[in-house]
Amino acid sequence: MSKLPPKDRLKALEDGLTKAKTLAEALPFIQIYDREIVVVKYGGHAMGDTETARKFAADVVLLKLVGLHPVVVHGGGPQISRMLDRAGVKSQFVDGLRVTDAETMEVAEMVLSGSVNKELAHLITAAGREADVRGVGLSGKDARLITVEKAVRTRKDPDSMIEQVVDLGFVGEPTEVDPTLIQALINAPEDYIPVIAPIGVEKDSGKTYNINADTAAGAVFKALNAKRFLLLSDIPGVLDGNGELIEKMTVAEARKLIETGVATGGMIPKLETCISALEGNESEAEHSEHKPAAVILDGRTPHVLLMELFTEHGAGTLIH
Ligand SMILES: Nc1ncnc2c1ncn2[C@@H]1O[C@H](COP(=O)(O)OP(=O)(O)O)[C@@H](O)[C@H]1O
Ligand SMILES: CC(=O)N[C@@H](CCC(=O)OP(=O)(O)O)C(=O)O
Repeated sequence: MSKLPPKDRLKALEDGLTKAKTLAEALPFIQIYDREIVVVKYGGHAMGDTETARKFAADVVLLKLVGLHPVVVHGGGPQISRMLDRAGVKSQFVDGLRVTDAETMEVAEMVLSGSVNKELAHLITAAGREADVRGVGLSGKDARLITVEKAVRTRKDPDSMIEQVVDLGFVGEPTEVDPTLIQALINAPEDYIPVIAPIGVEKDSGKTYNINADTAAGAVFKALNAKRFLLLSDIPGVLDGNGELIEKMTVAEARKLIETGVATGGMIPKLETCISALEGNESEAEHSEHKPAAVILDGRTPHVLLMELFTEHGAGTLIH
């Protein structure tokens, strides 16, 4: 039998006590979220290397095992861009949305539904093996999950200042989310964690459309009436005009950031999504002690999900 020297034994006891305290302090938060749905948008930038994604998967499994119902909607923008580069296909973004022609759509679906989705579902299943928690990889094309219409964006012509329609190709805006399958997975006696790729079907044509992952996640959040919407990116949160982190803001303040041009590029669909996801929840929020809210976080920070949900400090930018 090995015996630690008294000094090391004291240190081990102190370490154990600190960990036990942290767990005990999480109890009120675990109760707030007990059996609540939490939608996590996992961005392509946040994924980083496999080790980062593995840690994320382990945290998602932990959420499930302490009684929450995590639903993951993932991106994969940088991964799509890399594959397009390899194929020699040029890509262009308008207000954070990738202009998607037929060839780009094919590559985007291959990367999102094929490699990223299956890898994440696998990492979650592997992380949850001991307790039989399983990741289930889906896209918006499965079981009528996400129906879209063609997205329309306009832009002012710099010379004439006339508003012109920009054709984004196969970029979709969710019009309907049918949560039946996700609810069946959540309510199943087994521990399934849905992992959703942001691909949808256009109602009339039946064609496949590319959806910005923030937008897809926001639509899923709304349809599931979820408690928290966590968006994991590669920034500490939303920054103000001076580059300082905004810890908390209202929907109106978020709208102002877009109007004043402080939020640009990929931050535009992110904030638009949070605004529209929370707007529908306003009446319910008034009567709820713990209002539905969205949080934009740095997904590269280890255990950022746990910090946000189970500690008083939170992380990133909370939009309420
Ligand atoms: N006000 C802002 N605060 C923070 N990031 C901003 C802001 N305006 C624009 N951005 C840009 O938005 C990016 C996040 O959006 P995006 O790249 O689409 O993330 P993801 O791929 O994780 O969805 C940041 O990396 C940053 O370059
Ligand atoms: C229409 C549109 O822009 N679709 C995105 C879908 C992936 C995505 O949004 O991924 P991130 O969350 O990692 O940025 C794209 O093609 O890049």
